[in-house]
Amino acid sequence: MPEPERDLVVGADGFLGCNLVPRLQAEGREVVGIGRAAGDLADWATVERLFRAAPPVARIFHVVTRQRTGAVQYDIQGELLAINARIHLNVLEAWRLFQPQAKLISTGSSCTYPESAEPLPEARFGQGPTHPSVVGYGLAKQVLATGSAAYAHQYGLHFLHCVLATLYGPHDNKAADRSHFVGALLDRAVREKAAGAESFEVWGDPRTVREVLHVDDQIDAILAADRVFDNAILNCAANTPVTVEAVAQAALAALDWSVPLVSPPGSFQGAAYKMLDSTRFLDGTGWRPRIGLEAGLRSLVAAEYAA
Ligand SMILES: C[C@H]1O[C@H](OP(=O)(O)OP(=O)(O)OC[C@H]2O[C@@H](n3cnc4c(=O)[nH]c(N)nc43)[C@H](O)[C@@H]2O)[C@@H](O)[C@@H](O)C1=O
Repeated sequence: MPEPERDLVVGADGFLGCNLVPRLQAEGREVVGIGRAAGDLADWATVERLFRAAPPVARIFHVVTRQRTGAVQYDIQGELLAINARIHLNVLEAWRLFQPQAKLISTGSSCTYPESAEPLPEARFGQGPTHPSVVGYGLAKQVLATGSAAYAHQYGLHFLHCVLATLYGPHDNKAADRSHFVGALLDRAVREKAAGAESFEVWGDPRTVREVLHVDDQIDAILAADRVFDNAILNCAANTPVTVEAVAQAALAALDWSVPLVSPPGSFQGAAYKMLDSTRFLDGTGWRPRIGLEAGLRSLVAAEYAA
């Protein structure tokens, strides 16, 4: 049977999905989208109904996640585990029952790895305790990643679990507790600049290290990984660490706003160092990011904050 030129995107109206759907369509793919209006994906009857109704697809992009950023994360780890694990298990079961020909491409997070002062290769996946701010969220992502491998092994399916950088770009949620930290920080800077602030607060330790990618680069990376890798849990970032201070400076530069950075004591602090070792992916695909941080933030400001 010829492979359908059609993909299913679960989470089509989320941050990643909003950017992924037009990208797939631009490549000539037909896209079937499941978004928030389709119902509660933590409910099996809903997921069963949606997958039963979908036509056969070549790939399922599962990009749904329930997440918070900032201090609230510490308080709701049970909730984040319960909701996310149910969603992921439902998608796995619906995949094998209704779309077994499809490759399940899901997205993961560096939060799934143990805390480490070194970049984390895939061999460290699930090998130790996660940071306290992401215990439940990270465990649910492990259910998805290791669960995909278990389903693929038992039922002869194909999957790829892509572990991503921290993303920024258009359509990110702007609420301070729901955006990724780059979008949250930029949004705060926009409002504080408009209010005439004379300094800008960077929460936590400014030397905190992350890897950040523009969502368009990250989508390119996922699609490049799909062309080369099968049945793998794969780090899909760029081996480019950046400090939170440097992100804040790039945000101020993108706003043409020159004020000193200050670090309020006691503000939210996540893991001190979070870096993936994406060497396997980079060597295997030759992929490299195209969008520099300041340029990416400038284009985001133009897209979402132009007067
Ligand atoms: C993709 C990934 O995204 C998230 O993980 P993360 O990116 O590592 O982000 P974080 O919440 O650990 O924040 C990074 C650092 O940034 C500092 N920081 C400065 N200024 C602001 C600020 O304005 N807002 C926030 N939220 N943080 C700030 C803050 O002190 C912290 O140390 C999770 O949702 C995680 O579960 C996940 O999957």
